[in-house]
Amino acid sequence: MQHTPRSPHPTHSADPYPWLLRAESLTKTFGQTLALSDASVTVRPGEAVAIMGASGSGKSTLLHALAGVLPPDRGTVLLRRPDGDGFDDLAALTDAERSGLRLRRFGFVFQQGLLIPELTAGENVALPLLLAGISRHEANARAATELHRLGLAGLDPRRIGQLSGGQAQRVAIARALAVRPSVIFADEPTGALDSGTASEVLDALVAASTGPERALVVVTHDEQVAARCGRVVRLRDGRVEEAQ
Ligand SMILES: Nc1ncnc2c1ncn2[C@@H]1O[C@H](COP(=O)(O)OP(=O)(O)OP(=O)(O)O)[C@@H](O)[C@H]1O
Repeated sequence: MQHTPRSPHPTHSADPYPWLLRAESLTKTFGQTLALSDASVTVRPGEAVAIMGASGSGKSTLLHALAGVLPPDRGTVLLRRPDGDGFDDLAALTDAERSGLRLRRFGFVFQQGLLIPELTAGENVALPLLLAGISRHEANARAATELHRLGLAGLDPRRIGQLSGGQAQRVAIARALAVRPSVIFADEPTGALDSGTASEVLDALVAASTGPERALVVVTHDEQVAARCGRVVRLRDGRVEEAQ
């Protein structure tokens, strides 16, 4: 899965700053709807980036394109390799390679945690690790570590229905982090929580998702969420209106 990028890439060598994820000139249409229009975003290691904009402005489409879930009609998405040696062009990968890359390099947190209610908190966090081929013993140990990091020490054996909304969303964050991803993508991650709980969960998400080799990209309508992020990308009718 080590691909030689289409070379020479025009902006890769020109940018003096390190970056982790870069989308260039993304365009996506659904029938007559132009969901993304020439949208470019750069995500650097250690930063939290909020994507904001009115309903229908293209936020989810941008998130899905950045995450390699939705292929754009035009434009490229580049992800720097973990060793810092070059990058992967998501469009140049096969579907299987892209799925593998998503499993290893990306974590996802949604408004509703999409946890499996029949499983315990620990089993939910361990699941993506098992899917990635990690042994059950190691997966359980890493799940316990992540739950501890998210302030849920000892709650591994609880089923999801035995947790509060905020605790369940922390389990979803722990699950996203368990694979030690490079980028966490979050779509309205605190939208279903009351404001006090939302604030605590958001602090935990930002703290755990940003680091020297990691970044957070969060779609939100909530200015308070955006205020906790280092940078805001505002979309209007599929265009990046303002990138601070
Ligand atoms: N699968 C699809 N089929 C058809 N149109 C779509 C599809 N997905 C998105 N769109 C359209 O593309 C535009 C952008 O949608 P998108 O979901 O990215 O916006 P959004 O900013 O995330 O909106 P919201 O805040 O309401 O979730 C909208 O006009 C939407 O109706």
